[in-house]
Amino acid sequence: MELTPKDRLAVALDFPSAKSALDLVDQLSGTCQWFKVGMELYYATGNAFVETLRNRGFNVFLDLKLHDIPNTVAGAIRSATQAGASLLTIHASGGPAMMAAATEAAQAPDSPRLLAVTVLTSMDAAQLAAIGVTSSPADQVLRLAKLAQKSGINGMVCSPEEAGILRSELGSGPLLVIPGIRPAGSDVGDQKRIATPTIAIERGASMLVVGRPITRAANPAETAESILKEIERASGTDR
Ligand SMILES: O=c1ccn([C@@H]2O[C@H](COP(=O)(O)O)[C@@H](O)[C@H]2O)c(=O)[nH]1
Repeated sequence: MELTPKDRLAVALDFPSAKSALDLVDQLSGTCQWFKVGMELYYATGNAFVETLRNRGFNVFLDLKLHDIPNTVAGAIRSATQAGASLLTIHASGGPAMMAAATEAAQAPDSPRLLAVTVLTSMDAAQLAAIGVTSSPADQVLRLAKLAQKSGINGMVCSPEEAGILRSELGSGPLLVIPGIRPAGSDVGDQKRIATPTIAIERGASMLVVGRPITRAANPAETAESILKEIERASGTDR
């Protein structure tokens, strides 16, 4: 399916309240189509905020990064389905049995598509080593992404650094959703494995997730427009 540039950008609404998030949504209305609701906003507002976005005509990416035993994750997916999100994240490091249970729980026609988070973009080799993972971030991402694909999950979250290898190893099927996006000159913050929108798209990203570079910009709509233009230009050269 051909994705439009607007379908390839999800703005991360990392805000503590519905009011602060909606202030930003209002500024981006007409420019952006996808919003990501993460833990900070979801724990404050629950399914009601997802429904508010849906009622305004936006697509919602619910980034809850579920990570628990198979039975609990399956139940959480069934509860989250009622919110009406289009995408929902689980952690691939929950293992194959958990991912298989998640796939099974997301079979209803109104279920969100599941994305497996591989290695958080805030982690580098040193952070991985500290938790006992001696593989490079790229090797660990590839291992988890292959496990996710075998478990029936056809979307993965990885950094722009691994987008190319996942695209060539997993083929054109999986949705590759990429945070760690930093337009040239923007503040890196706590992210470790980053790249510009152009590089991420050229490496095979399906969708980019951008938070602070837009939400903390002096003019969020202008910054989002400029990222969308970058996506459009780079899409001519992506795989
Ligand atoms: O590996 C991951 C998985 C998820 N995220 C989320 O993406 C956004 C990125 O926000 P920025 O402000 O652009 O850094 C944020 O909501 C994270 O929870 C990620 O960064 N890395």
